[in-house]
Amino acid sequence: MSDPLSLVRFLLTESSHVTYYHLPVKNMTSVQMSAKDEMVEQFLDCASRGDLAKVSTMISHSSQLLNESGRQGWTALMLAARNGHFDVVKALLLNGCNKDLVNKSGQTAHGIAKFWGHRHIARFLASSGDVAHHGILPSNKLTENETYFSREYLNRMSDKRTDLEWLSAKQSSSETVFIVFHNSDPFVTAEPEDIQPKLKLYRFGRDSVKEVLHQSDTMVIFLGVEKQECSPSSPGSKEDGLIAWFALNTKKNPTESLKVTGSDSFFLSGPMPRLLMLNEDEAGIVAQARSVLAWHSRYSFCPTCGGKTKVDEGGYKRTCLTEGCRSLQGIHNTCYPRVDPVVIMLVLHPDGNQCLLGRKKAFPPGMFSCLAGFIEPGETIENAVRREVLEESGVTVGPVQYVSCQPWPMPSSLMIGCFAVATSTDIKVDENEIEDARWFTRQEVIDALVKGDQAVFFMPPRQAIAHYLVKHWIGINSNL
Ligand SMILES: NC(=O)C1=CN([C@@H]2O[C@H](COP(=O)(O)OP(=O)(O)OC[C@H]3O[C@@H](n4cnc5c(N)ncnc54)[C@H](OP(=O)(O)O)[C@@H]3O)[C@@H](O)[C@H]2O)C=CC1
Ligand SMILES: [Mg+2]
Ligand SMILES: [Mg+2]
Ligand SMILES: [Mg+2]
Ligand SMILES: [Zn+2]
Repeated sequence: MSDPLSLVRFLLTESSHVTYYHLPVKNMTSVQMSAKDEMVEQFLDCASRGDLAKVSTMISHSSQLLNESGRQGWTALMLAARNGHFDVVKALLLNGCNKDLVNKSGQTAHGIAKFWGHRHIARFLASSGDVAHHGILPSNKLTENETYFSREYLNRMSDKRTDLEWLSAKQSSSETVFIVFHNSDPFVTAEPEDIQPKLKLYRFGRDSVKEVLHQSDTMVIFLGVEKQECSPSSPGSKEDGLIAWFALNTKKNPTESLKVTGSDSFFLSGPMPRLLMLNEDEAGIVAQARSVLAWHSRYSFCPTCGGKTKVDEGGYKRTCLTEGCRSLQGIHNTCYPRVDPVVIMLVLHPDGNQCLLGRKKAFPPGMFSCLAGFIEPGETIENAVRREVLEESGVTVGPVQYVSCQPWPMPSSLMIGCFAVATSTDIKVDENEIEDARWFTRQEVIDALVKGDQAVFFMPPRQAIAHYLVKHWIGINSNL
């Protein structure tokens, strides 16, 4: 026995493969323990016994259990590692538990697995920075800003929104770019060189929008300044060299008052699917402007007292004009443009080879997409995913993994894209929201992406995050 670790193990006990049961932290009867303590104790006990089904169910009800500890600071991961329960270790990590926590003796789960000779678990814990590769969920390594509407062409410079002098100087500058909307539809021009028509925002100069800018019903929004390097301003000059962008919106069609050169320019009436024809760089600008404009058009009066409001902060705030209105004290999100978070999820079958897609009645015939739903007040992303999937399809969900997000300016959603692993597979559709939901195999999904109309079903276009999620699942996990 030359290895000192083996000797210590031998001297301590010869029971390295005998289960080390979890003992409750406090010497209390269950009556004295709080409901939460009791749940933690039960969770730790299940992990120490290797009861995977119970551990998974408990996590799906309360992911906060993952990092709870009991006697001597032992977490569920440490107990599962101690007793060689590989499945439980894997499930805990897949659900995002912290593997770096230490118990009161300063041991991590990895140290514990190594000490007790569970080499496969120790190896797994050592390499599990990339734990997703070992399971159903694809790797989460993504570059940012990959979704349509998410590219940030401008620097928003929010500190300038309250600098009235700067804003006014920029509105008079010949360098400034104005984009024009009519009832939230952007004025665009076709890019002739493209085979697939791509639309570009028509960039107006100060003189071409003079009339529109000064009309009383025109809404003016400061969008930001161009990010690219600009010529440095000369010392002492008032000009800072920053190229500012403003969005103008009118209720009446302003075409006659605008100075437009060239043909093939028009208001892009939409929103869907025509907004998806914008070039990728500018789609993010339209998302920003359109959501703020939509908010102004829906919130003309103070939502707290019904009084009149004035537009402040470069179009990013509406301040109530009624003296003493509650919206003028404390934090009031009614004063600012709204963003509505929506979860959108690709639910993966426990066999790792199928995904759940559904269709709303309003979808074109044959189209299936990821399930989605608004996050409700006081709800986490994970819980919203579980609730919406259960409501719409009757399927229960365990692990949830965030993938990417997408501003969706119809009118102001933020789509939060996730993968989710199902813990049940029977489908019971909520017919109010969804017409049909089905498990599709990896091959059927590949066909839908590759063959388009020729396949059993088709997916939303590549600009939608639903398409992106499906493609990401296929790409990373494919065994083609
Ligand atoms: N980019 C993409 O790939 C996709 C984008 N989406 C977008 O996601 C959004 C939400 O998806 P959806 O499946 O419809 O959502 P839900 O499953 O939550 O159902 C929508 C219903 O919820 C109600 N609702 C509307 N606004 C809110 C809100 N702020 N909070 C709570 N409930 C609300 C509405 O009911 P009522 O009208 O009866 O009041 C609406 O019909 C849609 O705007 C859709 O355009 C959806 C799928 C794909
Ligand atoms: Mg729903
Ligand atoms: Mg829905
Ligand atoms: Mg809902
Ligand atoms: Zn008010």
